[in-house]
Amino acid sequence: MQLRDLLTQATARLTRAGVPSPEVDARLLLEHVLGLNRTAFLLRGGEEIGPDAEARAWDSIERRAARVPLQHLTGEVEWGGVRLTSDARALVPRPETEWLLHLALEELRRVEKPRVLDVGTGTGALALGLKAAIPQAEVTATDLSPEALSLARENAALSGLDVKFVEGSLLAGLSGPFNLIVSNPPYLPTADRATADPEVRHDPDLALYAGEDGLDVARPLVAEAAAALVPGGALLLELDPRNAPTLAAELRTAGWQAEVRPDLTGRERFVRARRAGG
Ligand SMILES: C[S@@+](CC[C@H](N)C(=O)[O-])C[C@H]1O[C@@H](n2cnc3c(N)ncnc32)[C@H](O)[C@@H]1O
Repeated sequence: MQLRDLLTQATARLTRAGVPSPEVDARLLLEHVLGLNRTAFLLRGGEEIGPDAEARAWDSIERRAARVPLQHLTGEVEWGGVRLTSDARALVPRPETEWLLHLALEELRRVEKPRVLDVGTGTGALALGLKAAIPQAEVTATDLSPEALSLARENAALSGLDVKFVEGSLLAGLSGPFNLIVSNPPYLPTADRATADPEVRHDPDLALYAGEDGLDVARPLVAEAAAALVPGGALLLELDPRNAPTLAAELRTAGWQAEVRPDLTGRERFVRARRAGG
């Protein structure tokens, strides 16, 4: 079969399965399985591919049709300027979280040798993105999940970035002080599990759900962060647009200066907080 016919059939299969971007996913999977970069793929569209390669391609397409995340099938994701391995051990890093990285970098612009903590690092995305952008930063990353941390350590080794990883809940055992604490904690109300997209079911529950209003992890994180920031240091959180304003209001009541910042689609997704007087 010619490569372009295979692409047409694969796209049709993913369309029938309800995959949100069937053509892009089909092309990326075929490129991955056949070991072709984009240019080679376009140049060789009219070439015949052998039965073995076709069988491997269909195996991958069928798994995507069963709604296994694309990133688990290609095994990687380009995120925040870093190439990360992605698999079932940790949440697939999301594009919206790249804006949290942007806010973190903006926050650290004027700090010469910042000390930064990423709480709930998952694949290591935020910690590694920060370290890649600010090589002189001292970056620490924690996670409660040993599986996630093993993946984060592999990603650090792959990218040659020096981040300190610590297994534990929130800031356990870490006193700082940090110039910035950044976190994309689990923040979905647990009831959301019933309506989650099929791909999201491949992310660990520990990475997603945080009690009735989704703030069961963020609230204790805020309480622990207060004592671990340098004067004027900032806490930056990604939350659900349904609960970010709630947490910002609670922070203000607790004596922080806190504001909600929008994501690129204008949704109230991020909270930036500083101890009042800092
Ligand atoms: C939404 S994921 C974010 C992963 C990564 N930072 C990212 O943005 O792609 C949340 C992470 O927090 C971790 N986590 C959940 N509860 C935690 C806790 N109490 N202490 C530390 N990490 C926790 C999960 O294991 C998961 O890796």
